[in-house]
Amino acid sequence: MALAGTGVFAEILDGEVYKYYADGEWRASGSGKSVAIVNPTTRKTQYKVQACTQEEVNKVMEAAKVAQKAWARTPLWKRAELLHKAAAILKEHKAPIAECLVKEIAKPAKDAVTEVVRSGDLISYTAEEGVRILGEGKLLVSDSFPGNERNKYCLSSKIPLGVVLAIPPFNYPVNLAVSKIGPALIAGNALVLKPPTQGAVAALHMVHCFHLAGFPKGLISCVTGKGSEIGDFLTMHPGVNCISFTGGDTGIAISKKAGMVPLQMELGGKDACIVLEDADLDLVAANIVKGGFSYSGQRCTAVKVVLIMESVADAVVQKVNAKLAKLKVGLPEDDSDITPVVTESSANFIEGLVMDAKEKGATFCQGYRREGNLIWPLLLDHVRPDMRIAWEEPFGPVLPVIRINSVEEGIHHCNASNFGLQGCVFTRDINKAILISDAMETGTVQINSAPARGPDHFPFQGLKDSGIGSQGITNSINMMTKVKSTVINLPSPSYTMG
Ligand SMILES: NC(=O)C1=CN([C@@H]2O[C@H](COP(=O)(O)OP(=O)(O)OC[C@H]3O[C@@H](n4cnc5c(N)ncnc54)[C@H](OP(=O)(O)O)[C@@H]3O)[C@@H](O)[C@H]2O)C=CC1
Ligand SMILES: O=C(O)[C@H](O)COP(=O)(O)O
Repeated sequence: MALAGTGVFAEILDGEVYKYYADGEWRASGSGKSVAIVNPTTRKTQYKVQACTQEEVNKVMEAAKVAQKAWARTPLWKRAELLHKAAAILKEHKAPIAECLVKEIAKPAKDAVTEVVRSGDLISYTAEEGVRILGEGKLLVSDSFPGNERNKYCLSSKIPLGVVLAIPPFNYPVNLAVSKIGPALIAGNALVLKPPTQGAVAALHMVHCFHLAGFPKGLISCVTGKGSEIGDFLTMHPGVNCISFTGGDTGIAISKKAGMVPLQMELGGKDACIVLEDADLDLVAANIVKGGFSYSGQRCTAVKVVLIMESVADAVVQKVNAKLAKLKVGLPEDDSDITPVVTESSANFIEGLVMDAKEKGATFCQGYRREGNLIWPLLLDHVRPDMRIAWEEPFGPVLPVIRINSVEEGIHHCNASNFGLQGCVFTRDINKAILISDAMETGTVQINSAPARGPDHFPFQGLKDSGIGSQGITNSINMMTKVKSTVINLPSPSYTMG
């Protein structure tokens, strides 16, 4: 049953091209051009979106600036109320949005629904958290600093930044969009979204849920087009007051070009899974499979290298192989575990890493198999540091195992990476786990579980090339605000007597 672009969503479609959203309206671009979205499974054009022009981006920025001023004067409880309404509408329409995720990014059917529901929950939590943390300010008194009497009261509170530009990646086009939209809006900002091309139609449906909730005109906009074509124009636009980006190395380039605006960057990762001799090996195997292969490894938090003590390596490799043999490989519509990777170039890149490992002598635990963009799950054992896959992220269902002889060796490999997103350690010894966690140069370390961003209110951050700043609902709200102070200067010191 085709639901996308029908019913309440019919107005977002212009013939066969989805419209972009500006000034509270769905519009066709004056460019007369569109961008094709290729279904990763069929490798045929599934949808088309508008190729917005620079002039249209300029208009969106102007409208956002005007709308933001009025929005900042809207009471916090009202902003929260609208966000709750958008969350409910989004969840109500989870089916058509999930359908887009299946067709555009080959997300397994059940995971696609989960992404939409999780996004609704994220918006509601953001509304509640915003009411709590933005409703509080600080009072400072001057006599705590040497040489001062108590004659100055400093009142500080959080104010919006202005216009936030949100750029999410293909793998969570809805969830990683609302993780930026929600915090920006509750904090009183306007929001311009540039969705990933693969995933843009799911994102447009999500934006329509905000439209249906009744947000003011111009406050939220969504401009579509290839990142390589309108990306620089957007990120260097003088109307932008903050950029929240999730994706790959593009983020490093953006951070070099962006002006003096706060940046939130969540970039790639090479999350290591360190396995000690005393670990629960069944738990390890289950987490390697879930962590390494869910959504075919296309998660920044996927386990991307296993660093395992030699003495338990054979046992774990055997258990992992047994589980991989049971994974369903096929269509996202059938809710397969392993589905086609997002693009042909992505599949080619993964294949390049596999062939490099083959030439250099890695042990293939399964035969390498690929049909179109579909790559069968593959565990590569006895991987050595001279192989590309020891360091590069495949963003696909291929996982290298490096056997280690000491914990220090594992930590050394983890820290030698230019990435530092998450990592995990498996051991029954909590004291060792804490020491290893402290030694790992990553934004988060999971003890006895695979890396994961959620729950969405947990802090989420990468060190080194994995990012700037921290996400997670509370951190994102704080990041999208500035502190403003008003100082009351008394004519003479005043001390309370009570
Ligand atoms: N740390 C994290 O939370 C996550 C990290 N990632 C990382 O992202 C990579 C894969 O995701 P992918 O979506 O391909 O990443 P990209 O960096 O290629 O794209 C991310 C977003 O940036 C846009 N974009 C592309 N070029 C520009 C530009 N010049 N200026 C502004 N925006 C631009 C893309 O649009 P368009 O699609 O139109 O090109 C897309 O919306 C992997 O390296 C992965 O590790 C992915 C998810 C989460
Ligand atoms: O974009 C990603 O890949 C993530 O931010 C990871 O999210 P997850 O851990 O919830 O899959």
